[in-house]
Amino acid sequence: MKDSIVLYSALGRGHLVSMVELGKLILTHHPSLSITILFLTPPPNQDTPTSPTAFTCDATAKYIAAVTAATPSITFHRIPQISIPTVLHPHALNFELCRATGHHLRRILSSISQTSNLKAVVLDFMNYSATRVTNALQIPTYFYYTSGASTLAIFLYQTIFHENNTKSLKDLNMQLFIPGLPKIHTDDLPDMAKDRENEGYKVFLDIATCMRNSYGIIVNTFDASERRVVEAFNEGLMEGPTPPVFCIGPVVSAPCSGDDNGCLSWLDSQPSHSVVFLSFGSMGRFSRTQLREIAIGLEKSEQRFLWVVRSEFEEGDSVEPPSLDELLPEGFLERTKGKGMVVRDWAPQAAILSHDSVGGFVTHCGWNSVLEAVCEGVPMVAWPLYAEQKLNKVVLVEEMKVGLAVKQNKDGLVSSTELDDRVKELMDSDRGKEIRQRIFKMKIGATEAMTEGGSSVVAMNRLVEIWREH
Ligand SMILES: O=c1ccn([C@@H]2O[C@H](COP(=O)(O)OP(=O)(O)O[C@H]3O[C@H](CO)[C@@H](O)[C@H](O)[C@H]3O)[C@@H](O)[C@H]2O)c(=O)[nH]1
Repeated sequence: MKDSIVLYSALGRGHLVSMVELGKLILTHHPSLSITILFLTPPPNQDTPTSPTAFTCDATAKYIAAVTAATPSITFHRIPQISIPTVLHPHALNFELCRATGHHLRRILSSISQTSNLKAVVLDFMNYSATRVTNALQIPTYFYYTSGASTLAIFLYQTIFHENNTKSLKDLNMQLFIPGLPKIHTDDLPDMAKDRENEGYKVFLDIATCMRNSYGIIVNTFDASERRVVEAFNEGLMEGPTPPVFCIGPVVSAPCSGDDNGCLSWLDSQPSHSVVFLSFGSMGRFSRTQLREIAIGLEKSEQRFLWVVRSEFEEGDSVEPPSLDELLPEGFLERTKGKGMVVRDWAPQAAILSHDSVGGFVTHCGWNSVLEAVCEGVPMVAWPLYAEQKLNKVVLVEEMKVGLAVKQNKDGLVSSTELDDRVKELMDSDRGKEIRQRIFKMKIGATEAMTEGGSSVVAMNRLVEIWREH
């Protein structure tokens, strides 16, 4: 019988893509393993305007068909759809779905165990409750953490902060000290982690505990990008039970071809390294006030730009989203025609970052965006929005030193002057040049990590060796 590994993805395209990329990477180095990817199906009654269930299922089915055609050694297995009586926030929905389908998971894993040597299950951290099943079946369980090693350390330290304090961290207004990291201010923690009253706090703590008690954590990063914290993990300097950490990245999906709104041909007409690209992940949206500040700042900076605009839904909006003319200052599109390009909602980011004309990236600090920029040697302006992004900003700016931070006011607004200053500093100053040189070196480090003998390949081989011995 073949040795097999099960990867269990959370709900949502981004999570599924991450697991697929991990599966492909494992198979590249160890083609004799058999990989099964399990994924959750959204319940029928949870439609939202941005992700109707039918659309999500359809798009997922197409994606799976494409992966299966290209990589037949990856098998997909859908956890059957169930109904959830109330409409839940996407994260809560994932937790509930995973919990409520434990019996299906048990049946599927038992069946896989009958036809192969099931060596390990790798969980997306959102699927932490699956440990109840995997532990009961005594299957070695690992986690795949799709952000960096620094935020992983902070995540795990959640259990220590909880034990050492009786108050919420948000009320303590203090610096936190974690081996291998710059000082982290409590303000920079995600709300779920710093507020004991937050609904997600307990879940966050449970996830940290499950990860600590797992057989190992696979991290999408590479040693040279977060050297100090990776060493702290490897040298056992972290407080509390800490499983081995395997840094196997950077795992980024290849730029895909297809409709690009004309971005790439526009970039072809721009000088080398001259364009600032602004994009804020799969969910980043801005108010009209913020969009106007960005527009004014870009115009003042006199830099070339390519900007992915996504607006917040505001009271009084009709179902049709407002036009760019409604969202941006009067005459902006006309005045910046030669120098700038604005696209709505989505652009092929990976292809854009790899284009020679792009010289800077204003990012929300989502970890995939950070890694894509590192792999292409594009320096960043860090503008975090939510989740663990404020922490990524600290890591990017103070530890990796490959980005500049924008200052946000108390409401999170970034003024036009601030954006103008940071963009100019990045594109046209000695500090910007230093950052560019540093990220260029890091790009080389990323390539080395992923080639034979490189740190990430060594980590992957070590992991597979452990799996085979289980
Ligand atoms: O117009 C766009 C916008 C995004 N992307 C792609 O979408 C992905 C976005 O990923 P990421 O930068 O990680 O942002 P999020 O989608 O916001 O990611 C979530 O997951 C990340 C990894 O765990 C976390 O670091 C983030 O905080 C969390 O919001 C990247 O591959 C981008 O190339 C595009 O191709 N075009």
